[in-house]
Amino acid sequence: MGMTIAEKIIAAAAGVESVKPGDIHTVQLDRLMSNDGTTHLTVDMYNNKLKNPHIADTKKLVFIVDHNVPSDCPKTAASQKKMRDFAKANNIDFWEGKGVCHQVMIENYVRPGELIFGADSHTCSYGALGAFGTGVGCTDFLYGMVTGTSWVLVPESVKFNLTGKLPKGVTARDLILTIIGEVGANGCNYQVMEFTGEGAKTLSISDRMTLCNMAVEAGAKTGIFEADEKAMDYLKEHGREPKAVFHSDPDAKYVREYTFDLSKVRPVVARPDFVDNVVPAEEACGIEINEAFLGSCNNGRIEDLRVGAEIIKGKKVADKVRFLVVPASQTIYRQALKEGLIDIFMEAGAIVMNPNCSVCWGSCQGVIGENEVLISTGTRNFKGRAGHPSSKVYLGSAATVTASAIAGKIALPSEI
Ligand SMILES: CC(C)[C@@](O)(CC(=O)O)C(=O)O
Ligand code: SF4
Repeated sequence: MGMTIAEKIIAAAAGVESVKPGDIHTVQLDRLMSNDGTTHLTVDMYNNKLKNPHIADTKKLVFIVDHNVPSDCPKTAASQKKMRDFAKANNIDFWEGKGVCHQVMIENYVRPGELIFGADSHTCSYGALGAFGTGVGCTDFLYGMVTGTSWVLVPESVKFNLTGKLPKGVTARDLILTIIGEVGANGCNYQVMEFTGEGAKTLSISDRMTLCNMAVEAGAKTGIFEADEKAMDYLKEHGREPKAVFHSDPDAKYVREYTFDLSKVRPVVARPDFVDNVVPAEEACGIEINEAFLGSCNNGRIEDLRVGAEIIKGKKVADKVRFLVVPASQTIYRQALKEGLIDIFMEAGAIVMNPNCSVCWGSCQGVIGENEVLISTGTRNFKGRAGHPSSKVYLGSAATVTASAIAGKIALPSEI
C-alpha cells in the first residue's frame, strides 16, 4: 500500500520498508531541540535521576533561550544559567536571544526528510520544509537525548487539498485560522495535517511555516508540506541539502480529506478563549484594545513585518495603545532594519523589541493586566495566556493586528 510523506519519514527513521497508522516503531532522531521553557527540568533529571548519564550524540542537540530573553527575574536567570552551563559543558549548540526557537531551527537546521523532536508543541512548524517535527515533554526529550532514539505511534494522515490563490490582503494566517475554525481544536487529534494541491504550491515558505506551526492547535501531531522547488531554494539560500525528499504515493491512505479554495478565504479573527472560536474579522471589529502584538513563531517573519509596515507607514499607533513589534529572529530584525521597516514602526509609535516569544505567552514581556484586551499574531488565546486571567486575547493576521493598533480597536486595514 502507498505511504504518505509522514509515513515515509517515520519508515526511514525506523529503518523499515513501510509503516502504517497504528504501528509503533523505534526511531532514530535526526535532531532534538529544547528551549528555556523546560530545559532546566531536563538537566535536573539528567543530573539526578539517571544511573549512567550520557548523551548519544551532542551534535543532534540544540538548546535555545527564547521564551524569557533577556531573563526577567532571578528565577529565570538561574534556570537559564543551568541550561547555558550544561550546553557549554557538553558541547551542545546554544542560542540565546537570536530568535524564537522554531524560527532559529528552520533558518539553521531543519532539512526535508528529517524526524525532529522538540520540547515544545509548535515543533510541528518544521513540516514547512518537508520534515516531521513534533513536540514532546521533557521526559521523552531526555530519553531521546540519552539514547538518540524514541518511539512513534504512526499517526493517520488528513489531506488538506488547497486550490486557488489567496486574495490580496488575505494571509496564510487567515487561512490556518479558517481551517482550525472549520475542523475544530480537536479536529485532527494525533493526526498529520498534510497540505497539498496547486494552492499549496502558491504559498511561500513563510506561509507554510504559519500553517504547519498551528497544526497543533487542531490537535495534530504535525503539519507537513512536500519539499518542492521553493523548499529547495530556501535550503540552498541557507546552505543546506535535504536529507531526503519524500512524496505521498497516489494510493496513500488518508482518514479524511478537505478542500479549501484559497481565493475564498477572508480575514478572520479567533475570539477568546479558544483558537477555533473563529469569526469573520468584521464581526470582531470595534472591540476596544489595549495592546497589539506583531510577532511570534507564527507571524513574526519579514513577510509579516512588511505587511504591518505598509499599513502603518505615515500613521500613528492609537493613544494609550501599546503596539509591540517583535521580529521572530535577529536575521529578520536585521533585514527589517535594512528595509527601513523598523524606522516606520518606531516613527508610528510602536515598541520594537528584541527577538523573543514576547506576549505570545504571559510570562515574557508585554504581559497584559486585569480586563485588558490584546489583539495578537501569537498562537493561542486561552484564558490568561497573555497575562491576567480576566484579560482577553483575540488572534488575527499581521494586517488586522496593525490596523487595530492604529484604530485602537479591532479593525481592518480598509477602515483606517
Ligand atoms: C512555553 C509555552 C508558552 C509554549 O511555547 C509551549 C509549547 O508550545 O509547548 C507555548 O507556545 O504554549
Ligand atoms: S512564540 Fe509563542 S508559540 Fe512560539 S514558541 Fe514562543 S510562546 Fe510558544
